[in-house]
Amino acid sequence: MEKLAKLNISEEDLESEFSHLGYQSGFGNHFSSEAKPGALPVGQNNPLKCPYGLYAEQVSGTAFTVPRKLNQRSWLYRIKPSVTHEPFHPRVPSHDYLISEFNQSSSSATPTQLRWSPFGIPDTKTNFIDGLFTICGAGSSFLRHGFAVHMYAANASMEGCAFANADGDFLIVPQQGRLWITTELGRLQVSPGEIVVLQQGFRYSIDLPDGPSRGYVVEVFSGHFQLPDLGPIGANGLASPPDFLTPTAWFEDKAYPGYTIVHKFGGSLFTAKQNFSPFNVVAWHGNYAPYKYDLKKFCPFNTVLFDHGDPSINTVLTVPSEKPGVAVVDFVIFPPRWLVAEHTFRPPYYHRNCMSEFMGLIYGNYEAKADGFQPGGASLHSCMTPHGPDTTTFEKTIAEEDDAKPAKIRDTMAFMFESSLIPRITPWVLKSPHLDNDYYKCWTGLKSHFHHEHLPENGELHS
Ligand SMILES: O=C(O)Cc1cc(O)ccc1O
Ligand SMILES: [Fe+2]
Repeated sequence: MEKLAKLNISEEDLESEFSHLGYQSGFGNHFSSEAKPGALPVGQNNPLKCPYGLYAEQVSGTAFTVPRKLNQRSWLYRIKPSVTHEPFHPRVPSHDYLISEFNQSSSSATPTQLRWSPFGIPDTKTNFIDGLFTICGAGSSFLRHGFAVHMYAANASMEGCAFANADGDFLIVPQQGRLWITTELGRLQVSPGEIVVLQQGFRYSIDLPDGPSRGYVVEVFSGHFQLPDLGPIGANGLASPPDFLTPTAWFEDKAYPGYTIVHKFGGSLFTAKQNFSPFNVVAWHGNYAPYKYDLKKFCPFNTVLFDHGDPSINTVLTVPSEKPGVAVVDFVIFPPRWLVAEHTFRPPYYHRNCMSEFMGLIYGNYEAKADGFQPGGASLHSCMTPHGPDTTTFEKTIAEEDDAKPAKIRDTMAFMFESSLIPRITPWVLKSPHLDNDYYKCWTGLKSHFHHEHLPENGELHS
């Protein structure tokens, strides 16, 4: 509120502004946006003098020379360039719960099935940056390969500071509380049920209008998110490009003594002071820009006759590796949908996967876990670690009729960050009181249903 008073903005005005923001629609488009007419130079990026006396600045999200179809960069026209700041210094206090290099000294590996109950939201004033903590990950931001899974639990807006991440892109999945995000390229409101991608390098400040807030973050060091290929599905389905929303230019021309840029670099935080708001971009154009997406807009495809399909059918976004079809990270959801398969055990099958699966739950219940997996909680099933439906889910499912009627999974949104890299886990989440030490017991009750006579079971009745 102190901050709002300083800005001369009432809470109602801000609520109304963030709820009625205009966006540009599309995925990977070449966008352009002007907060003042004619602020974009015509016919060139870098004129001797830019319109309105602005500075031109390019933000490159890919190497200059990557193939054109992968090239991502934007041109920003701003009141002062982002270099106008004092030197970077290691941040005091340092942040001890963030990791961007996963090795034997920072983290450990275990094949054990892991599950956490929802992490508590602190009582003391904690903003998005301070509320972030790493859960697991693989690789190294220095080597530009790998990923990290973080969560945040916070209750306060970032005041007088902006965050920038040199290590990778953040895909944020809010679970509780909206995010009001002011970025250099404009503003976004992101509510639970939506996701936002804030790419490497951009500066942004996050306000928490609802107070106590929690969510999940996957950070990718290796590249940027893409829409998955649709293969035999055809040209339409899953996440549709027009549903991705990118902000329009918004700026404030404001002296701001002591404004702090908090820069994450190699997993450590550095700060640099400047005397003006970094949100001074009057116009921009390019295809490197933050975006949000409402998961309810996802158009799921699914089994219409028999057997449970692999979860890859629900991939929203993917960061491919160099191996064809193998992702550094897939972002997969388990949205509401009809289950109609006949002669089929409809929940997820029991399995072991060469990919590693981190899961979270935004709201509702997850179809494979009748008990224990709560909104705001998390689970990790690493490479080849067996897992699947808990005992309650299994028993309930096989008690159903063979030709179970169509049933709808409603009011739920679970998701998975799935990686071909094997995550190492941070010491604080292994020691956390939220770690469910009894997780394995959800399966130990599975009993043998084996019988020695050959009865015509429904697996043989399929027609
Ligand atoms: O383990 C999980 O719950 C995720 C998952 C869901 C599914 O429907 C099939 C495979 C899978 O790994
Ligand atoms: Fe799984």
